[in-house]
Amino acid sequence: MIERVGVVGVGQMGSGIAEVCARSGLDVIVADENAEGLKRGRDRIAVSLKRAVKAGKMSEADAEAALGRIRFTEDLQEFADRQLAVEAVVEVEAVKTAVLAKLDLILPEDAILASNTSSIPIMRLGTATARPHNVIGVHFFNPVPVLKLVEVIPSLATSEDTRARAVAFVEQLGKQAVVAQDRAGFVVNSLLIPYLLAAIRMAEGGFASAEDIDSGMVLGCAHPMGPLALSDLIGLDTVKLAAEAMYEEFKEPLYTPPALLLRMVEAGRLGRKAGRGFYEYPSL
Ligand SMILES: NC(=O)c1ccc[n+]([C@@H]2O[C@H](COP(=O)([O-])OP(=O)(O)OC[C@H]3O[C@@H](n4cnc5c(N)ncnc54)[C@H](O)[C@@H]3O)[C@@H](O)[C@H]2O)c1
Repeated sequence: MIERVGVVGVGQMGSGIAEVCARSGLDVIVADENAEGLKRGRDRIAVSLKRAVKAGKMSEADAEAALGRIRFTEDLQEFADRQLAVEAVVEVEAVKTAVLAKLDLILPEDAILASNTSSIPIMRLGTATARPHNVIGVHFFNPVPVLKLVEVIPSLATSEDTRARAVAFVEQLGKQAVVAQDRAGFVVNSLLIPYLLAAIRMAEGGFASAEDIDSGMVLGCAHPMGPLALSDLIGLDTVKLAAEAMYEEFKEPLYTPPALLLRMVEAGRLGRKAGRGFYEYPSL
């Protein structure tokens, strides 16, 4: 049973992962690059917990207790007693391997090093450490407090024990695990990313407006949101990086990021988190 968890990177995903861990009663330490990142993450968690209280999903006292179970730090040395750490830093292989290599030196020998990567092969992340048998993909979905699925991705080197402990951890959080092979994109993004890119190409070519493309999938296929709104929610930089990682793996044209996506990322129109993507989010 996991009781002490560390989360590195408290952006959209890391804050959600920290929140669900704390809501499940775990002791959580969260690290980010700097004080500013930590403050943003703490605010994001506080807002999300407030939303849960408002929606009647938890009491105010439980929300306060959950926030009280999370400690924020810039010093990874504080992870020395963690049984499991999840990295949720930017989708850049060199950044992730650097973080995992550091965690490897700090966490107890049998601790699990998990990655929330959307698309980078776990084997490559595992070889950045001296414990590839304890490295595994634990891929949450956005928004983490809402979506039930977690993909668990063992690499060729991951031990059966690590895989079983990772699945048990996911279940401890009240989520459902799907085990996927270690291929860029795993199950969900292998299907989702080409779909999002196709919608972006459609908007780029003037085939239909963003609103009409999204309405098509919401009203015609009962999706909770359309592909462009979903790209904004995920973050266009993350969509681009995931597509590039999948293109690198398979060399299939359907994974190439369209020029419009590249230009929007260059312009900083990253979606919801930046206040602007395919749509505008003035209140953020
Ligand atoms: N956004 C999604 O919908 C989604 C879904 C599933 C998985 N993911 C994956 O989760 C990871 C994080 O994505 P996100 O959307 O939360 O990104 P984000 O940009 O919101 O957050 C990244 C965080 O990592 C921090 N960071 C960067 N370098 C760091 C370092 N060296 N040490 C500590 N912290 C560092 C940043 O300050 C930031 O707070 C990526 O691997 C992404 O592919 C994203």
